[in-house]
Amino acid sequence: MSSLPHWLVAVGVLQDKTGAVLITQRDLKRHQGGRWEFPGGKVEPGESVLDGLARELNEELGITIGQTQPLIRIPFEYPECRVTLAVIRVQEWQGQAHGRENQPLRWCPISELDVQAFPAANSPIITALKLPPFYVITPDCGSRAEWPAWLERLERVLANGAKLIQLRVSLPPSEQAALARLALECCHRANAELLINRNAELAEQIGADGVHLSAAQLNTLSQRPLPDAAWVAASCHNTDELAAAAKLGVDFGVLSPVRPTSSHPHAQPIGWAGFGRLAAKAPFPLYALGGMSPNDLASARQLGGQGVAGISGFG
Ligand SMILES: Nc1nc2c([nH]c(=O)n2[C@H]2C[C@H](O)[C@@H](COP(=O)(O)OP(=O)(O)OP(=O)(O)O)O2)c(=O)[nH]1
Ligand SMILES: [Mg+2]
Repeated sequence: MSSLPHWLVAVGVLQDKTGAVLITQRDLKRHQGGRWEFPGGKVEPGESVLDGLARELNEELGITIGQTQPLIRIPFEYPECRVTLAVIRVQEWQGQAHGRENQPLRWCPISELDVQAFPAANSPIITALKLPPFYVITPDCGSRAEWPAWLERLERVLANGAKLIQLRVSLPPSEQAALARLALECCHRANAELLINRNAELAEQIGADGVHLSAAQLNTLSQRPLPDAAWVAASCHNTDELAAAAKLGVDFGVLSPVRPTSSHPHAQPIGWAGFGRLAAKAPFPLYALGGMSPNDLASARQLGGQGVAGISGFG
């Protein structure tokens, strides 16, 4: 156990009508001085995270917060202290947000949030803001005769608004590459991103948006298989796999099975309580998987999850 001081920090994410996020600049003289941050501060003894957030946002921005939703919880160790950032979306507030402590303030479009300008603990917040609520996994696909129906189903899922897709098919390599190219075209036409299950080389070769690693691959890799600009995601089932994924520097993960599923009948479900407990320890956004439907989004988000992942019911 580290002897460094530990702070629980309530952090607020406010978005305007265009989706731009409120960021403020930290005073030069303070920890992480000069960096941009999401407004908030240390939760005081006896305070809940929401009480702390309400007090900090009133002190720093002069607003009164209304409805909120957890975004992500991030444990992080700086050389001089440990922090747990409890990051909360503030969906409603009263008053005009202004720099009450004369701190510079701006509304920044998500696409312009530059990881470098923030404290190191913040990159998962930026990832969480970029990732959509649903992560759709493709069903398996067989011979070429089945491809048109499979692609039609993908088109339906995309027409329904899916923005992040994982290609998971067990085909011979050349067939997989051919189907992956077709799937990628569909996804990009719909302004959606495609990750390739397990195969970073194929992802790179066809210009896909990332790779989705299996839990088994986490222990065989010593570094991220793709550069920072591409997504690297991973399947996790327990604390050890989450730790291995964090060590590798994945962008996000999928935790399963939350509920029993017919695809893995012998796996012990972790339930929503297990999901919430593990999500709070993972320093990256996590989707809930296993018996999920889009209707489960609110449960996943309430527990600080990014959203839900699944094969059926999303298109
Ligand atoms: N508010 C905020 N703090 C962050 C972010 N990222 C990050 O690593 N931190 C760290 C920096 C600090 O070590 C700690 C937050 O403390 P703070 O300085 O804002 O606390 P505070 O508002 O209560 O200020 P103070 O009274 O202690 O001066 O968390 C972020 O996005 N927002
Ligand atoms: Mg503060």
